[in-house]
Amino acid sequence: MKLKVCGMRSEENIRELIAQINPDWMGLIFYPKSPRFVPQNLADSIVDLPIKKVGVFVNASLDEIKTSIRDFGIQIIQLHGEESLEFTKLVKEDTGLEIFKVFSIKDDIDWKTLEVFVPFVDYFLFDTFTKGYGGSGKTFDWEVLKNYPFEKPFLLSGGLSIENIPDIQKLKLEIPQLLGLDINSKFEIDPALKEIGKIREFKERISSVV
Ligand SMILES: O=C(O)c1ccccc1N[C@@H]1O[C@H](COP(=O)(O)O)[C@@H](O)[C@H]1O
Repeated sequence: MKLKVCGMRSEENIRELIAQINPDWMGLIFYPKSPRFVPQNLADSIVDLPIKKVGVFVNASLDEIKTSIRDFGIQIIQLHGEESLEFTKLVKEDTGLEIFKVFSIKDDIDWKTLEVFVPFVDYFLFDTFTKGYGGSGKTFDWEVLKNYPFEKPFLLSGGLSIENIPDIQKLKLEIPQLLGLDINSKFEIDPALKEIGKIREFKERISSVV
């Protein structure tokens, strides 16, 4: 199971994460209203850190996305807002980077809405619906994923914590397309400051069951 640790911005904290956990991806939030927002002046301290960086964008423009790619060394783009199919296609074609397209779940999922995105995204990512777009610390009802109809792999997100591990294990058995977990606010000391020991425990326990 792949692991993404999202919402970081301290160079020291990221270095600690790389040295002790080395997750598959580390997410930087480029949504100005988020408490985990990474301002432009931190680019130099983060750009050369040896980890695959995911840029998380909420309805940003292509120019804004490209500026962050250049300045922060972003390798994967996470579209976490209401980005249209046309915009997603444009970002994929223009940047050539991997795309995580997020769908925030309220009650149900209309799979037809997602189907058209399949050729242009590398992973779907399911998060809990919240007015702030992400980082709510709340899980959604995973029952809606049980008729996931695509081969396209997806990441699970939204309030994931150590307590969820038994349920994640059950979900993975039912839906093999679940290929990664995206963790964030349940592993924080302060917004954007991660508790590395807790992440290590999560990684060790999840690796022993899936
Ligand atoms: O974390 C944020 O502040 C944020 C803001 C805007 C868009 C996305 C954001 N984070 C993403 O939300 C998921 C879920 O976070 P949580 O576990 O519920 O706290 C997170 O993994 C980020 O990808």
